Amino acid sequence: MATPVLTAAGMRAAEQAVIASGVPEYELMERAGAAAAEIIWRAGGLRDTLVLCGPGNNGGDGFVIARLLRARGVPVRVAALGDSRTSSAIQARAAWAGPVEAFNDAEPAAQLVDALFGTGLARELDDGIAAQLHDLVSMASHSYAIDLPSGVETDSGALLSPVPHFGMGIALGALKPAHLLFPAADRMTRLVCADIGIAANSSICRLAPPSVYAPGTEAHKYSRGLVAVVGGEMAGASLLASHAAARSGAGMVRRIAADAYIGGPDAIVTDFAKTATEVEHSLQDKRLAVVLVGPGLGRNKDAQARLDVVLKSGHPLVLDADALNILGEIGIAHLPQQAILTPHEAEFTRLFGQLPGSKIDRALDAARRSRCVVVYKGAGTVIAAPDGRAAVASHGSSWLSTAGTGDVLAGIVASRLAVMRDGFQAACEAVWLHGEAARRAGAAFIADDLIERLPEAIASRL
Ligand SMILES: NC(=O)C1=CN([C@@H]2O[C@H](COP(=O)(O)OP(=O)(O)OC[C@H]3O[C@@H](n4cnc5c(N)ncnc54)[C@H](O)[C@@H]3O)[C@@H](O)[C@H]2O)[C@@H](O)CC1
Ligand SMILES: [K+]
Repeated sequence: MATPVLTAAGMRAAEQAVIASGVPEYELMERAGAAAAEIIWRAGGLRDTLVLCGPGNNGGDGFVIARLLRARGVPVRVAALGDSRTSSAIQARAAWAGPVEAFNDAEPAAQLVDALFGTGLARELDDGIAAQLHDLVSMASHSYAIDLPSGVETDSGALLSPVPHFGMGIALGALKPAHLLFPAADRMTRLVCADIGIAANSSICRLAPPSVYAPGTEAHKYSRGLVAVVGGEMAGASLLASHAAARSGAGMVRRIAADAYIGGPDAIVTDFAKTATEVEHSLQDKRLAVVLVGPGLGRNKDAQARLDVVLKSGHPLVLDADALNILGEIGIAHLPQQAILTPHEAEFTRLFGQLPGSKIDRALDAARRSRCVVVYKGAGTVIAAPDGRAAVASHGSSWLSTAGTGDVLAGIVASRLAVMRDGFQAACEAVWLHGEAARRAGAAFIADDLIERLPEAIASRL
C-alpha cells in the first residue's frame, strides 16, 4: 500500500479532525510518545539515553518518550530548551518525574533522542543550538529524530541550519515531504513511520513497489505493446532506450533511426528512416502503442523536424532529453496532452522556468501546466500527474549518476506505458523498476548493466 505524505498544514488538519472527533490533543501526544518509545526500546534496549525537548509539542513527545523509557528501566536524562509553551507539552513535562537539565549544559549519552522541533520549526536554529545538537548526535551510537530532524523544513526538505545525520527518523502519524526529499532525507539512515491513529489521506504518496502482471495466455507481441523509439544524431542513446524498453515488458520495440548501427539485441528491429518524412511514414503504423523520442535526438534542424512529426503523430508519447530541450526553446504549448515528460533538473528549468515551492510543488505545477505526467528526476524523483497525484521516490542509488541511465529510464517508461496505458502508473512502475535494477546492479555499474537487471526487478514484483 502506498504511504501517504502530508505537509505540515495537512498534518495539522488531520490532527484537528481527530481532536474534533473527541480525542484530546494530549491523548495524541501520548500515542505518539508511546509509539516512538516502543521503536527506540526495540532498537536501543537499555542504553544510557538523553532526550532533548524543545518548547512545543515535539518537546512534549520527548517528555512522554523519556517517561515511558524510564518505566522500562532505561537510564534516561532529559535536557530542555527553555519552558514548555503548549498545554499538552506542559502536561507531558509535569508527568515526567525526573530532573530537567539545561540544553546547553547537557552531557552526551550513548543514545540520543531529538525532540527539539518538528513540524512547527519556523526558522533556522541558533548557531549554538545547532552546534550542541550536532555534537550530541555525533557522540551517540544510536540517534533518533522524533518526527523530523530538528533544523529541516517540513514541506521542502531544505536544511534551515546545519543538521546532523541521525540513525533513525521516526515519523509521527504520516510521512512529511522532508522524509523523502533531499537534502533532509539524507539525514536519516533509517526511516520508520509510527501509527498514531490519524487518518492520513493525501494525493501525495511515497513511491510503492508495483504489482506487475505477467502477459495473459492470449497475449501476442502487438497486444503486449509495440514501442517505437525515434533516434537521431547519437545511435547509442536510442539503442539504450530501445534495449531497456525491450527488457521491460513491451511485446516489441522498433527503433526508427537514420544510422546503420549494427549491434545490440537482435530482437530490436531498426526502421531505416533518413528524413522526417520517412519517420512520419513509419509512425503511421496503427499498431504502435507508444512513441519515445529524445535520447540521442540532437538539437539541429533535422532533430526539430523529427520531433515535430512525432508530436503530430497522435500516439501516446514519452519525451526525454533533447526532445525536452527543443520544447524548452519552442514552448510547451506545442505539447500534446497526456504525454509523459522525464526531465532532469536542467531540462525541467528549461521547460518550466524557476517555479516556486518544494520539488513536489514544482512537479505538480509542471504537470498541471503541461497537462502531462512529469517525472522530475534526480535524487528524490517526483512523479506528478495533472490531476494532482504525486509519488516521491526516495533513497534511489547514487550510482545512477552515470551516463545513459536516463535513456534507460525513458525506455522503461515507454515500455510500461505500452503495457498498461495509464501514464501516472506507468511512470511510477518505471521509476521503481529503474531504482530496483540499480540496487541489484550494486556499485559502479554502467547503464548497460542496469538493463540486464530489469527482468529480475520485474520478476520480484510478479
Ligand atoms: N500534528 C499531530 O498530529 C501531532 C503532532 N505532534 C507533535 O507536535 C509537533 C508539532 O508541534 P508544534 O506545532 O508545537 O511545533 P514544534 O514542537 O515543532 O515547535 C514549535 C515551537 O518551537 C518554536 N520555534 C520554532 N522554530 C524555532 C527556532 N528556530 N528556534 C527556537 N524556537 C523555535 C515555536 O515558537 C514553538 O514554540 C510534531 O512535529 C509532532 O512531534 C504529536 O504530539 C502528536 C500529534
Ligand atoms: K525533532
